[in-house]
Amino acid sequence: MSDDIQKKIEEIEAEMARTQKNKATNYHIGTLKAKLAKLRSELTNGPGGKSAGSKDAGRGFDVSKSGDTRIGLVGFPSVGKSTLLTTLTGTRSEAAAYEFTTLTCIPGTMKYKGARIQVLDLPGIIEGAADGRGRGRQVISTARTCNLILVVLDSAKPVTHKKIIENELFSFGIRINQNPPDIKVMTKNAGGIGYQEMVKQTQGMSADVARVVCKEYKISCAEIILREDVSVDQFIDVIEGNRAYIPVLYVFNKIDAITIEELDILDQMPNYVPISSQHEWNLEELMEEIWHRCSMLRVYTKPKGQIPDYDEPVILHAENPTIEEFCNRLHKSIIDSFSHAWVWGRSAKHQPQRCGKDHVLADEDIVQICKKV
Ligand SMILES: Nc1nc2c(ncn2[C@@H]2O[C@H](COP(=O)(O)OP(=O)(O)OP(=O)(O)O)[C@@H](O)[C@H]2O)c(=O)[nH]1
Ligand SMILES: [K+]
Ligand SMILES: [Mg+2]
Repeated sequence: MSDDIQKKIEEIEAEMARTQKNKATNYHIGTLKAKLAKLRSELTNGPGGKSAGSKDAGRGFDVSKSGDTRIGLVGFPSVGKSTLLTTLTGTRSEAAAYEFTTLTCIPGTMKYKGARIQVLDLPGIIEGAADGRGRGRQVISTARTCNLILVVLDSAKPVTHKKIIENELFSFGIRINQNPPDIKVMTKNAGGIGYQEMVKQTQGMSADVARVVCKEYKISCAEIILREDVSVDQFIDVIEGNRAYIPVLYVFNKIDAITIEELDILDQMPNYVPISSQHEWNLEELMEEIWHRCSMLRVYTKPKGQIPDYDEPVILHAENPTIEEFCNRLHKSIIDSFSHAWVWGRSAKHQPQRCGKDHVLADEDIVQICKKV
């Protein structure tokens, strides 16, 4: 079954390669891309998006979330993921020179800047993981639940390994280091396909392409609004609707095993950190980069008449760092008796500023909550 799909995918890819890209063929390419996306999701999820084949297809390891954020270690076998877990968190995960030492998901917790970061060690994956090889599906399904993925690579191995891992994540609907595209698609009961561009489209999108993609997905009535310049692939991602947009950091491990010249070449890469887990080289930079990409804020509480508690910050996520969220983190009932807050720090216009519950906080702000009397 999956061989059939794989063959169809290859046929379409070959046809796309043959088709010259210009205004006249955009429409045709749109159809091909939609067909391709549908086949890919069939390959990973089974027909109709349901899990097919093995029992755990599409399901991750059963490890409950804990701490302020979750990061996952993904990579080929024996690149040093378990060694890294042990170094970062102190939780021992078996490490050895043979491949597939780790067979399940091992969670650990790393404390940094007052935040508790859950780190997941995962089994190694190989090419073809997303369509069912080894424990690949379980690994990548678990990676989908992470706020940050560390793609761990062996510095002494070919850089092509990076691309292979990226492809596996991509096939499973993970979009790395991308924001969700600003596209609205509202399906309706009648009226055909409405299409609006708020921004000029320069990457192949047009009303015709939107219609042909919708047709492929059997959407006959919808209102489509493009609020930024997007690619046809990004549009298809929104139509498919199950994409996970996750930041990735490339961790090149075992730099003790390469030369300075080789290290210089790796150094050109964006989003990359060179380390040696074994020798504990450059771990401080790695933690700083992790912190930076997890987009977390530290907010200190200040009880009235006392100095702030700098040891136990409240950790907020950058998507919603409001005073209300801060209160909820302390205790669910606080917001009911909330009157106002005094805020010191970068978000305050003057020190302190009197703020309501919707005020947006900044990293290292200090907050004093005042209750209704
Ligand atoms: N030279 C060197 N060897 C390392 C480093 N980190 C790990 N290793 C070695 O690489 C081998 C594999 O390490 P593991 O931590 O088991 O690798 P893994 O990625 O967890 O492997 P699987 O669980 O099999 O996927 C072991 O022999 C480690 O001692 C490093 O920084 N430098
Ligand atoms: K190993
Ligand atoms: Mg391991």
